Amino acid sequence: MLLAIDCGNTNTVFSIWDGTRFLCTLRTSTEHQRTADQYFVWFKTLLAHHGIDAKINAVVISSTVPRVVFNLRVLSDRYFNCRPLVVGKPDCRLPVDVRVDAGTQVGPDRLVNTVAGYDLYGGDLIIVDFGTATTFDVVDHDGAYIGGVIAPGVNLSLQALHEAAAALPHIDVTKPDRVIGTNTVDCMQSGVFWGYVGLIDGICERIKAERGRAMKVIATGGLAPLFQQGTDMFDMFEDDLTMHGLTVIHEHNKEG
Ligand SMILES: Nc1ncnc2c1ncn2[C@@H]1O[C@H](COP(=O)(O)OP(=O)(O)O)[C@@H](O)[C@H]1O
Ligand SMILES: CC(C)(COP(=O)(O)O)[C@@H](O)C(=O)NCCC(=O)O
Ligand SMILES: [K+]
Repeated sequence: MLLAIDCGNTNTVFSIWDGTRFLCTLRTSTEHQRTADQYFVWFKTLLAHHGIDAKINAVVISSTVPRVVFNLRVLSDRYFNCRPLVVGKPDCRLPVDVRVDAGTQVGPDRLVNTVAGYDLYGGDLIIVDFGTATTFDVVDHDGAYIGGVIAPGVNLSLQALHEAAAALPHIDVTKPDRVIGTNTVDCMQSGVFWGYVGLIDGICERIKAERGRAMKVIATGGLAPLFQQGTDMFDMFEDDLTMHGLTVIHEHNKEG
């Protein structure tokens, strides 16, 4: 079975793929200090809790945090007796081209999203991923990653507002009923929610205009369903887009 690991700047997700479906998905915070032994205790405990007996014999990793990869490599080697495939490393082949400025290190999550989007929906895509940062990945007609947009993530924006302004509390993002807030929290929620809706609509419109062609927009990431309530820009919502891309990349590299 395949263990697919998607490590973002905030959370690290482990999913077990049996070749047909994901048996379970486990989430932990991203910390580069976490050792291979710590990962394994956490992993084993939760698998036992869910009653899953998984024989892992392959590992594929996408990490936006380079420092965590070392301990994940040790985990693969020590506990699963295999060498992990790490997206973005020279020995990991991708089924799509990457057409960006020479020397650019594209976030592996964005490459994986591109592969997944192209596999599921073909080319001419905009993939919006709500993570620590909100990324817009642009996929050409032939599946190539051709660049995109990086915007501050929703929670990062709220955190920055709270940290920079003494009178603004820490709040969670929700959809306010009205645009005009009549108290501090409602005003902040409106700024972030409707501001973000404007950002999503504006950036997708401008990408489409710049490309001069019809494009499908796929949304992914935990906050995507919330923003779907404020915009009709998303054609599809995919919860497991990155995980799906990791399985496609694993298959592609098996094929020799
Ligand atoms: N369903 C959700 N509802 C509310 N906040 C969420 C949800 N999913 C993720 N978040 C928040 O969004 C931010 C980004 O999380 P995540 O998508 O795991 O980012 P990354 O992939 O960059 O690690 C975090 O602050 C997380 O707490
Ligand atoms: C833009 C990102 C920080 C998003 O990461 P995430 O929100 O998933 O943690 C990551 O894709 C990254 O570090 N990219 C490198 C620069 C680039 O993609 O061009
Ligand atoms: K992201």
